[in-house]
Amino acid sequence: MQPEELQGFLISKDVATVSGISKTYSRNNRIPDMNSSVLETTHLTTGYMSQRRERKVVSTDLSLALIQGEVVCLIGPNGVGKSTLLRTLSGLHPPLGGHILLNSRDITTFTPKELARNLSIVLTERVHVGALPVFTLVALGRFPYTDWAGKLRPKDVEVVTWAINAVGAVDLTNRLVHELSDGERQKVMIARALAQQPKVMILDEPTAFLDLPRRIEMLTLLRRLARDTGTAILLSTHDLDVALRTADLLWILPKDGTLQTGAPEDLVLSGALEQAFKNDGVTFDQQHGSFSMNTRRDTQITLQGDGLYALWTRKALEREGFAVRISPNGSRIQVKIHGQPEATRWHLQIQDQCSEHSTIYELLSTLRNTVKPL
Ligand SMILES: Nc1ncnc2c1ncn2[C@@H]1O[C@H](COP(=O)(O)OP(=O)(O)OP(=O)(O)O)[C@@H](O)[C@H]1O
Repeated sequence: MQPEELQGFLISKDVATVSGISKTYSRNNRIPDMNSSVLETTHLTTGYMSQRRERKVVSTDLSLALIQGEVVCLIGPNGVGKSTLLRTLSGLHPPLGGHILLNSRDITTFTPKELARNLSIVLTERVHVGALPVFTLVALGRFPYTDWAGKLRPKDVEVVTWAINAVGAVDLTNRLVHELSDGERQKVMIARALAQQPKVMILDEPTAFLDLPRRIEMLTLLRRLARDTGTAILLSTHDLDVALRTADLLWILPKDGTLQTGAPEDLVLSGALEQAFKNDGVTFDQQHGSFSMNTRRDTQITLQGDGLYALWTRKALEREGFAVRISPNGSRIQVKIHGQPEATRWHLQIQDQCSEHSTIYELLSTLRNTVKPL
């Protein structure tokens, strides 16, 4: 398939972008604003209407935009309304108020086929498709382009093959969907959504069933797809670490208050991330960019030691909830690392009591049994 055949979906965008930059740059002598939103909301209210016509409002006054080629991660505590927002933005669920514009047109005016050509959604629920080969499942993504009989044209076959290739699932092409692992199935579902050639792709917790390396791989894949195809990608995740590492933009939906948007680093620096999860029993550490449980945050430990051993001892102590100070003098609890790498020892002193440990695990067990949470 030639790039231009993919309706601005593939590399043709890059060519336009490059020439666009040089033109605008020479005219205005400033770096142009490349942002081009494909989906926008104005004063959107999400929620549910009961059978007795009672409104249950979940989120209000959401004015948001998804930009071509960007990955947005939607994060927030359980039950705050992430799935409700994704389903509302996908047109699967009606808004209680406000507007959603897709390509500058009200989403409620799209026919189902038109909508599917512009927007695809990948949900968390397992699909029960029986003994369906992967190629056939991905080919279902072509339904907005095929006739009533669903017959694939050569171009459709090319797009399906491209989508399978793009998610790195070529070796799965002839396998049956119900025989795939969770991670493999997730890739195939993304290929199906890609085969729709959407301008916007929405994914509800795409990393839910994956181990850490597969989670990073999945987010890296989505990022590459967003860049290569110009698709705007919005996904919800509970994986804050991966979101911080891969999102172009975070949307943080807190329990109370308004949705915050920004680059992950902007939201760390403004304290919005910390604020959103503040009452959830975790604290965001701005220095290390990670969350830890609120356990013994007020208990200080002084750590003495160098290099990798000190670094990983510090991480372990912080994971346990201690506030670690790197300084020779005096908290009530002191840990000193000494010895050769192959015979390293952790010397623990709690006031006038001392013990010696040969692993971090032993050190933590002793601390857990000796120092009670404040
Ligand atoms: N069909 C429904 N009718 C009424 N209320 C609903 C319905 N579905 C969800 N809710 C409620 O809407 C609120 C938001 O739910 P939602 O599933 O969007 O949250 P979430 O942030 O995706 O949660 P989680 O992180 O646990 O997946 C919750 O209070 C939930 O109970």
